Amino acid sequence: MEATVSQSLRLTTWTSSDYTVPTMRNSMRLHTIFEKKKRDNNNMLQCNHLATIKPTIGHRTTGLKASCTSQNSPASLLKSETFITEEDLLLKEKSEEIKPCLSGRCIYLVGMMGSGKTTIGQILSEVLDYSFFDSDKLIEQTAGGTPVSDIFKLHGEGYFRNKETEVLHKLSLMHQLVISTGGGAVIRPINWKYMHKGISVFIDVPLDALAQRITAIGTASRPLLHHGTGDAYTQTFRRLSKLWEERSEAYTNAHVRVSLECIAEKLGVGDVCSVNPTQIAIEALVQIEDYLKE
Ligand SMILES: Nc1ncnc2c1ncn2[C@@H]1O[C@H](COP(=O)(O)OP(=O)(O)OP(=O)(O)O)[C@@H](O)[C@H]1O
Ligand SMILES: O=C(O)C1=C[C@@H](O)[C@@H](O)[C@H](O)C1
Repeated sequence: MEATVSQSLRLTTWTSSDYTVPTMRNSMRLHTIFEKKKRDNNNMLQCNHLATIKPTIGHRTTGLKASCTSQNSPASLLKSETFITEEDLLLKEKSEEIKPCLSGRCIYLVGMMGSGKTTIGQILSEVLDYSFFDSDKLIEQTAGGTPVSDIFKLHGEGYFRNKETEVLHKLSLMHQLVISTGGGAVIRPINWKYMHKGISVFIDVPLDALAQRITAIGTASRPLLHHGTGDAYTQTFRRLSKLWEERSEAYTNAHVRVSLECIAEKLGVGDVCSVNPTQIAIEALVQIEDYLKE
């Protein structure tokens, strides 16, 4: 059966509305697309010319719409339709450039609660072909599936911090991992000894953006933010501010800082909420590359 590939270019600019449009929800991730291409020999999706596109942060985003159909199949059997944006390509390109320089070293993402460590970590692990771990989830596993908030309630924060250190120790003996650490992992110097076996990346998000995100999700799984009555945003903002006062210096131990304010400035968007996870992952790779060159 002969296969037909139709491709069309879609142009967008980076605006605040773009966060909801192109890469995260409506597209398969690039890795998945390439894996699918490898598997499906009939659908010879030729993207060679894409190698010539050199996207840069701050420029217009070009997306490639790729539809793979079979000539003998009705339109309803359209096999796939997806958008590969310039950001996806840049992300892939950067990850391929950096991977050999990492020599298998792990990447530790640190940052306040809700800063996007899990979201960015999953993207980075995918493009680097690393495994992804969330240290909070590992602690829950070692506690027989008890949620972090219950571990705090049952055993107290000190017990949780000991488990966190144990988990980070174990992870530090491994390679090719992206690790999303707990927001408070930075407060113990011993944890830095373990995290510095790899490359540590601080995702720096302004507190008001964090408070907005966390208020939207709720604080049920975040014991240090549990609060009673009153306006949830204000309460969350206050608690985050207090934690930030205690921890801001500890975050500067990270090898690399990825600031959403700086990315927003580079992109020429006024608001950090317009910066999407792919753009943050690209910036993380750029900063890691700079660090490795030092
Ligand atoms: N760039 C972004 N813009 C808007 N929302 C985002 C962005 N990145 C992540 N989010 C959202 O913010 C919330 C928190 O993200 P995520 O779970 O990745 O953070 P985290 O740092 O791992 O949090 P925690 O340490 O509390 O587990 C999620 O709802 C996620 O979808
Ligand atoms: O910021 C913190 O101290 C925490 C963040 C979460 O990831 C969990 O590790 C736990 O809720 C504590």
